[in-house]
Amino acid sequence: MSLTVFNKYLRAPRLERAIKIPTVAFFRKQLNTTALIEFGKYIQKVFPAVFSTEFIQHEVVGEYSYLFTVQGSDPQLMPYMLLAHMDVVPASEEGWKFPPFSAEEDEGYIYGRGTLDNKNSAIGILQALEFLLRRNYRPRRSFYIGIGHDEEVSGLDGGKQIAMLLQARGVKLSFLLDEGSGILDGVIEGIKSPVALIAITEKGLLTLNLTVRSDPGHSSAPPKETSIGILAAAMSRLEKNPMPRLFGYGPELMMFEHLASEFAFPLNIIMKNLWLFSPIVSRIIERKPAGNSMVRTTTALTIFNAGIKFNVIPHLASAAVNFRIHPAQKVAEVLEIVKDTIDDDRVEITVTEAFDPLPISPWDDQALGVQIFRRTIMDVFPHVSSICIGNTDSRHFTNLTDAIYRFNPVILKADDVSRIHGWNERISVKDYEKQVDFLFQLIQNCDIDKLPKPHLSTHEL
Ligand SMILES: CCCCCCCC/C=C\CCCCCCCC(=O)NCC(=O)O
Ligand SMILES: [Zn+2]
Ligand SMILES: [Zn+2]
Repeated sequence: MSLTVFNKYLRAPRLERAIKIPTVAFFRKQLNTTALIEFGKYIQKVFPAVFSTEFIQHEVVGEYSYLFTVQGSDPQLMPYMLLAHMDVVPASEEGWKFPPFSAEEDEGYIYGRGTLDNKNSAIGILQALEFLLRRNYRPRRSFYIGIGHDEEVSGLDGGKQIAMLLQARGVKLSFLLDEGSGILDGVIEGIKSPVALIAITEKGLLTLNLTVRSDPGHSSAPPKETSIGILAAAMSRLEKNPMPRLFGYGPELMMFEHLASEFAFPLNIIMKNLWLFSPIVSRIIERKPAGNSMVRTTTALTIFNAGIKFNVIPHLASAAVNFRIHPAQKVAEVLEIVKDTIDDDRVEITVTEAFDPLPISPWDDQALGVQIFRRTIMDVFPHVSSICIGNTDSRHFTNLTDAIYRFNPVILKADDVSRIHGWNERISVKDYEKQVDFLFQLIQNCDIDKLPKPHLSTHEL
């Protein structure tokens, strides 16, 4: 039964009010804690059944994150986990059609920071559960819900603490579902119909701090090179020399091969024979930012600091570069390439944060998570395994399960990917309701004794 058919009370207003709470995270210890506390109070108020049902335990972890343990009636069934986060990246009003914390509704879309990343999941999960509880649903299979408060600043105090707590309790999960991918509509050149990408891995990360020191002095008698000039040149070299193309060496190979039949002739033939054509295909895909992120380790210059006054030559210039590492590469290799590219000893390089690409989750008919998705998502959309191009809290849970999936059933059109962390982030009311519906179905599907064998069609790639 579809939730949206009969239920009015579980619509988008609960998300809209959550968007208005500015739970912004700047750096690890720079969070809007007042907003985080307000968010906690808000969910308690609007999801009373979740917080008062006797078979659900709720705990606050790391001061602001939430862990819910939903005790199923059958302890023999291995539990699963749904993960989301309440924090958002900063947003200034400039560039937005509506203020980023206004949750303004326009032409069927709710605008605001967090509508896609990731209050749609945090509120959506609780909304689906609240509704099930109000219908006196008691799950058979136990599950956990984690709502982190610092995912945007690495999740060490929220998501990771939840994972460590569960690990200390000896919990093992049959699968975990987090944010990180969606239904792409018109994003992949050559495919006209929407395609659901379920990310079975996520890219690694390397953030470097680059520093150049030089003698300070009067701007009227400048040296030939300043700290700013030296650093800017190094940054520019990194931007002008992208990391090598690795298309075809990671799980994106399987993704495109499986998608082959969705392309029109002659692209379908080309995609079926990537062993031969991947060099040319990767050159086409890399032309757009989202495609480029599938082809290689990406290089993003994100912070630049130098100078305090127009007539003083600064002593120090510093900058940050953020790499997202393709599954076929490792941190050490990226670091070597960076050093070779900069090739200037005056640029001091320090590692701020680094981890390798995440393990690849099972993608076969035996895996419970895969069976559940196939049943829950869509006979309507083709779905394939993919790579999460960003990072998620789920990476802290690798000791609890090898089956980590990243997916929201939200349609992303060509200009939507850049709204995430950018201007005019938005979700359609219809998509939000679809997401709640998806979670409502998923929780119930996890309780089915024997899931029917998936029927073979191009929709089950
Ligand atoms: C050939 C085209 C393939 C395009 C694939 C693009 C898929 C885009 C789908 C979803 C958007 C990416 C969401 C990533 C979620 C990241 C969550 C986040 O912000 N975490 C923090 C961080 O990464 O810094
Ligand atoms: Zn996120
Ligand atoms: Zn984010």
